[in-house]
Amino acid sequence: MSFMQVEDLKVHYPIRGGFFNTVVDHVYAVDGVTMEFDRGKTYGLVGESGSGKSTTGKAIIGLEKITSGRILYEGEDVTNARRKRDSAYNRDIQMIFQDSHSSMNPRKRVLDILAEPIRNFLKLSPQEERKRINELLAIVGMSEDVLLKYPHEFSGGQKQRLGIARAVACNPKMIIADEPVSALDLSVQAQVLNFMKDIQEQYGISYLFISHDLGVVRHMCDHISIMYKGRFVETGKREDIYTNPQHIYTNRLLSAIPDIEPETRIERKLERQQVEAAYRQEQHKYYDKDGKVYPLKSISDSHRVAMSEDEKERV
Ligand SMILES: Nc1ncnc2c1ncn2[C@@H]1O[C@H](COP(=O)(O)OP(=O)(O)OP(=O)(O)O)[C@@H](O)[C@H]1O
Repeated sequence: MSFMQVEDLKVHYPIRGGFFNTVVDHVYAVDGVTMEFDRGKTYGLVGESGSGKSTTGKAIIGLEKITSGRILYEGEDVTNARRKRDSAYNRDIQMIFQDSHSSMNPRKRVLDILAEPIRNFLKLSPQEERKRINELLAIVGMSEDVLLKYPHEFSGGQKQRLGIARAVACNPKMIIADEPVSALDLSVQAQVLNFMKDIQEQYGISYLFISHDLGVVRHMCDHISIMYKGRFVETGKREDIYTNPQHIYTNRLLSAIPDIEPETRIERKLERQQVEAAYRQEQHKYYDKDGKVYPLKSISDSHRVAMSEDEKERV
């Protein structure tokens, strides 16, 4: 039984223009996303830049206003509560970002950065608070020596560890990880990812793992949703997505994974070219989740699915 459901989530940004600065159109950043989450599992959200992944994550956690849709957490509608600072939802659902540096106040020491969520949600005594901070440092493999340092004194991988320590401070049920390792060197990426997996095993945390990198997602995720122009074009278990992709866009993403096997490189290049050619023919079309086809008005009009009835008639 899933502990959290996202139902038909939409985030549309108004585009203003003209002499009176009126709303002339919308960016359909997220346009009808539905998901559900089980305990201790990792859900991947994959798609190219601008497909709406980060907006989905931020809308779920309450950093973006939702145009329509619902979020249910442990049976309760938290769509509005998620914007209240001290709600249980805000304690239980945390987020880590690609750029952990800018998500930390550069003028605060590690001690205060880690204490902040504890002060907001757990209301411990000063001794208990300090004990919890030391526990958090131990969880992410750091010593107490770092407590009086500032964020700029750490490497990218260390900062991401601190970001994770802050996220797990109040025993969250889910962490939304938005490109958590994209800014790190490959060797550090592997360390942080494995370390995220260890924490998951220890504390039963679920992840919503946002990435454009299908290689990383394969390593991390149990379920994967492929996002394209604000919607999911395909959702499935990891094995199904990688071995039997149904949507041409998924195929295109998969064929773009860099090939490390020299023997299959040429074969893969030809395959990639075929998929690219097919994709070029397909990119004026939009497939909804039931496989129904709609024409896209133009490529630049990328978030709009043709809406008018007579256009739908013509398809
Ligand atoms: N505040 C905003 N106002 C208007 N449009 C926005 C705003 N934030 C995001 N968008 C647009 O919404 C779309 C989805 O953006 P989003 O950042 O969610 O994509 P993404 O898949 O996470 O891409 P990336 O991997 O590059 O971060 C993009 O077209 C983006 O330009």
